[in-house]
Amino acid sequence: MKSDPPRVRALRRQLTATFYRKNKATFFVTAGAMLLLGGALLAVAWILQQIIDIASGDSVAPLVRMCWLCLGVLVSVTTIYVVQCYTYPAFLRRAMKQYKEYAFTELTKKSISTFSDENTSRYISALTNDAVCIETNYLAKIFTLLTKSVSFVGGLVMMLLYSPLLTGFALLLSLVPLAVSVLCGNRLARMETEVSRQNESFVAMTKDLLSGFSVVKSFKAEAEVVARFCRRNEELEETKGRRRRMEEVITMLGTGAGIVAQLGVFLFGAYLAVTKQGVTPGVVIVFLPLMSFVVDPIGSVPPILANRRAAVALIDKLADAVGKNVRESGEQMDPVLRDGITIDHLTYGYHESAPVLNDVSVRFEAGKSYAIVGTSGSGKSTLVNLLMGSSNDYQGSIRFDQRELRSIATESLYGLVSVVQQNVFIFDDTIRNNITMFRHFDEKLVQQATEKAGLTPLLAERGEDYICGEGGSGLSGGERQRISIARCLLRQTPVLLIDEATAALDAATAYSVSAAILAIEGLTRIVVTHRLEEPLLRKYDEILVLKNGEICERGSFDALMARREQFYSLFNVANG
Ligand SMILES: Nc1ncnc2c1ncn2[C@@H]1O[C@H](COP(=O)(O)OP(=O)(O)OP(=O)(O)O)[C@@H](O)[C@H]1O
Repeated sequence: MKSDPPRVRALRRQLTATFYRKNKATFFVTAGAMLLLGGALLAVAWILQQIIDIASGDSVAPLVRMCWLCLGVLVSVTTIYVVQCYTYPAFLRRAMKQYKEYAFTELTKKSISTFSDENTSRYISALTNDAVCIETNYLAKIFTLLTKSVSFVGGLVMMLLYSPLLTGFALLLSLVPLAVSVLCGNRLARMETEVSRQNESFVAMTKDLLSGFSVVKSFKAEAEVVARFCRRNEELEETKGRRRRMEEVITMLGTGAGIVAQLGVFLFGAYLAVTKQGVTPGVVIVFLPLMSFVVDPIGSVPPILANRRAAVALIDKLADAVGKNVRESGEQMDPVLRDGITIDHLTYGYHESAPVLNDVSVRFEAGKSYAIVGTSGSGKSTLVNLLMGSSNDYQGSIRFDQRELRSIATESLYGLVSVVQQNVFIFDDTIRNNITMFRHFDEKLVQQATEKAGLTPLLAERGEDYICGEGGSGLSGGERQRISIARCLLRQTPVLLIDEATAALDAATAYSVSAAILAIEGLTRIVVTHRLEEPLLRKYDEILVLKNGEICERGSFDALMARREQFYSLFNVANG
């Protein structure tokens, strides 16, 4: 049996529960309306039988009674339809809105590290295509099943009352195709999951190809890219085609069974009427609609149930994806660093056989500034990422004050540490919203942060309501980086990690932004930098030099220069 983490199991239940939260009234009214409609159809069948048998007699009086009954049924059906016109769309709208909102909210509970290891296309597909499938095949079909159940049960009861012999004959005819349809249903569920998987990978590929549009054009790789697109598109459509074919087969079996049963029953009914075995012409004729009430569900309910199972599989798939890789518990920590960060014998590698950091031990005291320098690939970013909780799979320990990083709840960690990275993400929104991340901050704090990040000239020129464009396309690389620095400064976390944040800035701006950050009182700064400028390097309390994942040197600028080893040569190469 599949064993899932309790969180995933709870999520499955929660996701299904979101359909009905504050939505029960609309659900029950719609369900009630559907049940009444089913009942109305049975009433129409009974009226039909009565009219035919009245027609075989010689009195007009019962026909008048039938006219009133017909009118009553008509008024009732119209009223039910009017109610249903409002409640049915209202139920689906709220159910799907809540389902997607809940899934997205749960998704945001993931840590940066676990989310970055996942493929975002899975979520795009789950919240778009899969959601449509769930709406159509799971939610809407609840009501279809209700209507069909009422007409099936009601139709069967009426048939038994009319003629048990004829009814038994009809049921016998319908049994074999029913079994075949149910068996095919499992196959259909597996196919639906496969379609969703293929769709996910199709979305991932399309997103990737479109993101790299300019690279494709400049390298004249259009033909190759189109070929890749076509290949994946064909695979997806083939899988969908196989699924459609299976659906058709199931429907065909159901319909075939319906036709055989209807004709057989009609002929047998006529025989019973002719041989005067308690069946009237009205009963024979009304057996036709009643048969369709009974036989139609036999043919159509198995595919509906199979589609529902397939849609449930999609809900499970989303719950799996959202519920996995979330640090479930962890200690809460005040957003204060009292002593510092202590790293002891830290060894870490992306693959077991090749450690990227090797037995690193270092202490970052609270309120001090540290520069990390080293050749490309020496492990600087990896160290910064681990401090941001990118992985728990390290050996040794990383402690914030006395708390081991693995035991700290992620949201608590993000209250303590913020990071400015090389790759900045800018939302297609105003500069202000990109700095504040859509939250409210005191005006003075915003001003201080923008000033320190060197954003004042940009704000004076464009205004804080300037729309940055998709991915920040309306800004230069340096402007984007300054926004991300202001964003971090505004959060006022006690620890600031900076990974090559000034790489895209011109020398003068880089200097003033770095100097402003280094002048902030009480902030613990760990700055990865390739800018080896003496005036800046002198401002750090300590410089750490990484080489092949090990700290090979550490000390003040003067001390390291005096050693004339790794740092000395890095500095001289950088300063030509
Ligand atoms: N996600 C990853 N998966 C596998 N290997 C990785 C990953 N990220 C980094 N590495 C590898 O780990 C090593 C250290 O990379 P890291 O980015 O920490 O170095 P760095 O010192 O920051 O380099 P740079 O100065 O070029 O940014 C490199 O060999 C790199 O290829």
